[in-house]
Amino acid sequence: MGKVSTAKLKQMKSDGTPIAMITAYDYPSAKLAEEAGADILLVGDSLGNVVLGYDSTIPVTIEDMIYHSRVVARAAARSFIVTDMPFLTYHGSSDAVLRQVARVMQEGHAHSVKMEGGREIAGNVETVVKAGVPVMGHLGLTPQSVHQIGGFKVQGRELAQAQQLIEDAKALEQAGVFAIVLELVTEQLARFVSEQVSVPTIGIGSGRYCDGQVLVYHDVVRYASPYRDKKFVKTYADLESIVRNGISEYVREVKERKFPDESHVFAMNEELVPHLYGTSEK
Ligand SMILES: Nc1nc(=O)c2c([nH]1)NC[C@@H]1CN(c3ccc(C(=O)N[C@@H](CCC(=O)O)C(=O)O)cc3)CN21
Ligand SMILES: CC(C)C(=O)C(=O)O
Ligand SMILES: [Mg+2]
Repeated sequence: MGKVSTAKLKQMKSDGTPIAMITAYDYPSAKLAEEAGADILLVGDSLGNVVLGYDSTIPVTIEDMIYHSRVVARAAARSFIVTDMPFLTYHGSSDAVLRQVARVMQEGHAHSVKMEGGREIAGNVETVVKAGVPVMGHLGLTPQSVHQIGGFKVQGRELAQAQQLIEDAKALEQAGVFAIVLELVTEQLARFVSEQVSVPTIGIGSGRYCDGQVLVYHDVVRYASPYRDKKFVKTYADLESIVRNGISEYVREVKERKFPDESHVFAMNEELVPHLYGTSEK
């Protein structure tokens, strides 16, 4: 399989080939996701929730994103890496935004960046795209605005809100995004937007008719995930019970002196052992 590019993703939309995206935050998760055939690895700021233990994505810093992005990039040979721009790093002047994007690309080794929002950030999106950096948009539930939205709620149930989202999607398309994440949007609206824009839509909790899907790694494999039982998540493996059982067994065997056994140990020549005791007695 060849390397994934923005051109290939656009081709996948026109061919009707679904795009599979999953988050990755470290080397083993990125390696396994790529080997499993994921097209896009998202270094999401959801890492704040799932690997850093915060209760939102707001405390996540650009340093956090660079650190995790760089680790994921080391594992990726084929997949396309999208790294989230964290809270309030893409709303200032063009110069300020370009400086932050440059860090994520140069120090974080990302292939592209993702930004939450519509019309209000379209100017900055255009600046970044014109500078040669692919930008992925993100509409619907935008977790960095959780305190303005008032919770992790489904978006686009009422007509007015739906129409706003359609305009935002068009504004992002105009600004040059290569794809748009639709998070927690009603299925009918996500379908309409997917038909109305030329760039691929990647849904999370947004139904069956998006051009691709994204889920959080820890939700997919049930590994200490805070949103594991939400309606939009499907769990494909239960790593938590595997890890818990494995570690309990290890702890028990240590306490019972069953581990290590003779198969795990290294020996010196038995003839030398008395000398060992001899020297310690002197
Ligand atoms: N592990 C993880 N998975 C995610 O999908 C995820 C994160 N973290 N962190 C950032 C955001 C937060 N996300 C969320 C969080 C909660 C709901 C949620 O509780 N939704 C309600 C909607 C109820 C309604 O409005 O009708 C639900 O009950 O599903 C949805 C998306 C998605 N993102
Ligand atoms: C849930 C996806 C779209 C995301 O933005 C993240 O993982 O941070
Ligand atoms: Mg995010």
